[in-house]
Amino acid sequence: MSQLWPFLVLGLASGGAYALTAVGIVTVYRGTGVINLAHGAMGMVGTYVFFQLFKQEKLPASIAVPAGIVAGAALGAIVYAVVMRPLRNSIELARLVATLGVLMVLQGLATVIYSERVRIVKSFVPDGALHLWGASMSYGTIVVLGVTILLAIGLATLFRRTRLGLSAAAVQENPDAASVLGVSPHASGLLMWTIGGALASAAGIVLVPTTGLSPSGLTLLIFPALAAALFGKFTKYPSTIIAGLAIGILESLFVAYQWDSAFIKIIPFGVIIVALMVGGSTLPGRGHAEQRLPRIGAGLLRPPVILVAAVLAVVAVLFLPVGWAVALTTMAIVSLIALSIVVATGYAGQLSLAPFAIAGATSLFVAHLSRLFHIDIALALVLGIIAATLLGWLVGLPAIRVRGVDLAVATLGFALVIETALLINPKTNGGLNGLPITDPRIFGIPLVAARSPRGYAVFACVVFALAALGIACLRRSRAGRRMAGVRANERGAAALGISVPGAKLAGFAIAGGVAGIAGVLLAFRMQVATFDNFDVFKSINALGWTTVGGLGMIPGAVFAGGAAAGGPFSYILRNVDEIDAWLPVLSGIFVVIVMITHPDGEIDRMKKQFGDLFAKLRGRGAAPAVAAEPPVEPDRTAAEPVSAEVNRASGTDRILPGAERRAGQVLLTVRDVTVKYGPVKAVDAVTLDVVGGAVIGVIGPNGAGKTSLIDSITGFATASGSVSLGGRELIGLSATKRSRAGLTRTFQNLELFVDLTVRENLLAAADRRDLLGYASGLIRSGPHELSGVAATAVALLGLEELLDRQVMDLPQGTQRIVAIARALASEPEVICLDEPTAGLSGTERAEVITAIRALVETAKIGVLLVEHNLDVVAGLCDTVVAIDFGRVIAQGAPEEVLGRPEVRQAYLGSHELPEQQAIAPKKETVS
Ligand SMILES: Nc1ncnc2c1ncn2[C@@H]1O[C@H](COP(=O)(O)OP(=O)(O)OP(=O)(O)O)[C@@H](O)[C@H]1O
Repeated sequence: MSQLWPFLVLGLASGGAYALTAVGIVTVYRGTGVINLAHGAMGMVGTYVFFQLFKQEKLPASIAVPAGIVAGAALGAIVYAVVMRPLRNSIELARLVATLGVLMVLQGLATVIYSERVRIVKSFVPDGALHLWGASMSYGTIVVLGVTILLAIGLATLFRRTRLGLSAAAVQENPDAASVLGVSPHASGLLMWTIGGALASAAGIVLVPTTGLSPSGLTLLIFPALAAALFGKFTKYPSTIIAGLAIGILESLFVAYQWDSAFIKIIPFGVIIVALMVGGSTLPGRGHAEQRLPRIGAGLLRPPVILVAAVLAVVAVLFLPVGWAVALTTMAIVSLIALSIVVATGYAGQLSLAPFAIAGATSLFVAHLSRLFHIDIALALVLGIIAATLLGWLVGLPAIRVRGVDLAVATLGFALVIETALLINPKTNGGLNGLPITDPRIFGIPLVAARSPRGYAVFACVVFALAALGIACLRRSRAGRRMAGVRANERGAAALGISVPGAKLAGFAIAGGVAGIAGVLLAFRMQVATFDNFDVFKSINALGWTTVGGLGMIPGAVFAGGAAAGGPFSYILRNVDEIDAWLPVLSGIFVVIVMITHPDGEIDRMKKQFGDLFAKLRGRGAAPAVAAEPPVEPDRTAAEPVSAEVNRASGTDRILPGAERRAGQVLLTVRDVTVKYGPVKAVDAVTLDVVGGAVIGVIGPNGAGKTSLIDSITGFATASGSVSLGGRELIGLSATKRSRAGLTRTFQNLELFVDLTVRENLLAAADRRDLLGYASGLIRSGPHELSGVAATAVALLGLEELLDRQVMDLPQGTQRIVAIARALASEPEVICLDEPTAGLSGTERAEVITAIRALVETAKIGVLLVEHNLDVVAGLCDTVVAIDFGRVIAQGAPEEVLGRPEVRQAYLGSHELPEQQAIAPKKETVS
């Protein structure tokens, strides 16, 4: 132990730095909900100010240190005012990418002014150390630790005790709270970013004596700091500081034991990923706000656009100077990486910061295969794709229980591990010599980029085109719908029988495979493969540029490839004076502007502009932007009477098979079901039966436990007791499995796939759930026709005219009807409807009642209906169960139950129950 002690003390020094940086990251996140990738860069600016005054101007530390901190604070305020304030209500990812833009600008400017040279900065703290049991702790370390702990205490107090801090945290969780609290969200936002900037500078100033000062050095601090912040769930200072210190100490111990440096990265991130997964859940809870992502494309192929792109590529590769062929090769390869981001994040909604790491690992893998077995490029592609798909799947495993930025940081951990353990490890990467690629050939034909750049460019472009076609096909297939459904709403997807973890992992695996193709192309590009070009910042940059292009669209990936260093854009600008120095700054400014003005990306903006232009040329005036279109209440009253629609739908009993089997049978039995949320018993030993061809209504005041009952029956809440469908016990099964067994539901807050069309929502509900679909989707899209049941639901509910409208563009009432149609399209035996008519107009309500009645009578499905509106209950239900405080207080025919005094008492606190009107809930509790 005595030998370890000095290393522990040494670890406290770097751990203190991580902790201090993490405290700044947590403050900005807690106050404004943004993970600031530019935190280290902001600190770097304040540190250069300190450096300039302290070292160059020889001013005393008492002036230089506060000046550096004030500069950082001022920068934080400027970044908030110029960049973050306009983005306050924007997509979370747009705000993250905007901080990347800020990082590019700051780092670029610092490089222009100071160059990449690392400066040695003497500590302003007097030399000397405190001697503790044989180890010495420098005064510098003591200052770092002291400052970190004091700041954390101060900030925790700010958030817990002051009005501004409390309101900042509240507004971050719920922006609408601002108006209620009467606080300006901008004042708290400005304060948090100012504090963040000051903290970043303070961290930089105390750190540079050990790390040295350079434009990019401090930026790298963000990785261990993010791990620490993640451990503290981006809110808790004590656990963040402990994690930061622990990471520093662990690193130091690894040095003490001379363990492989790769494990330095593996252990902290590994522990944090495991902790996150244990604490996470496979489905988000009720009331979870789905993160918004940029617009998702439909994967449609436009032959004229493809033709023009192909002609341009052929001309550039074959007839322009050879530099174009090299630039296009780079573009094709980076576009493949960006395409993998389109799949994982754009389509499946999972933030991944590991695509370059996966490409690098694949590159290394096939380079070794080439060295050992002289394999052909075609075989390398096959084996590389298989390996990368598996690696992508592995990287995606945390996504099963971790979401959003937490997931992004977890994948970043994987990327760092891959980088350290494989890519920059001389034991695996061939050392300084790299790995020789012996005699690269494709189908026997030599293909060496150095000797035949045009040939390699054609090959790379063709490979990209094939991959892009495959991914477009995937988007239009049932697998694509599944992924897009999960991206839009995990709970909604699970209720339709979609495996949420399955769709996420498939997204990661396919994305991994696509990144792997890029890795193979990179390995075979040179006659010697090297692996020092796959660092995490490359992945962060690729995510940024793909978002700028259009995260959910394949042309967005092409855009990212075009903008890559060494791609066509930088090739065009190659002769502009000092462009290399200024390009990162200009790019950063561009990234910020795009995120502020059009977070859905440049491709989406161009599409709209061209759409307007073509419309004008055709003399029809500008086409209205879809997002700007106000929701229009469709004229559904003009539809034929529902009974006529039922007839036209050629008999629901024929289309939804099994009506005879179901008629009059108990389909679902619920026995002694109990749900507890901590000490609260939301459902207390409820017992009921759902019979085929009948509707059972569940009524009760707000907070009585109705939704919790549906949650427990359908697998969205953990319950004890028994729920069995057709004799099969469902307790213990996931919501997805219960849905596949024939039990589905609607939700009070709908949980629709709002950025998909009505048709896609219905198709997603009716699609086959085969695993093979993820592979076959790459070559065969469709089906695009609605199933018989879905068509029946559409006809019954009068949605024919709205099939190709995006759900988010429809009014709330119509969305509620779409939710019912979608649930029916999944062909359930039993359906639980949670307040299906809330917010509907009188006509719509009547229509929904008739449609449900028609379905129950003809298809003989069982319906469990939760409703506040007594007209609906009376009009639909054969039996009614009244519950209060989770317990059944009455059960029987509607008129009998509604007449019971205890039911009236539960609702109104009196025995008066107004006839023929909705029962106003008695309690204040909000579900
Ligand atoms: N996730 C949760 N954690 C803790 N308590 C919860 C949770 N969800 C619901 N509750 C509590 O359980 C009780 C039943 O809530 P539930 O939403 O099921 O009632 P409800 O009858 O559906 O109400 P409403 O008519 O308003 O929808 C309430 O006291 C509610 O506050």
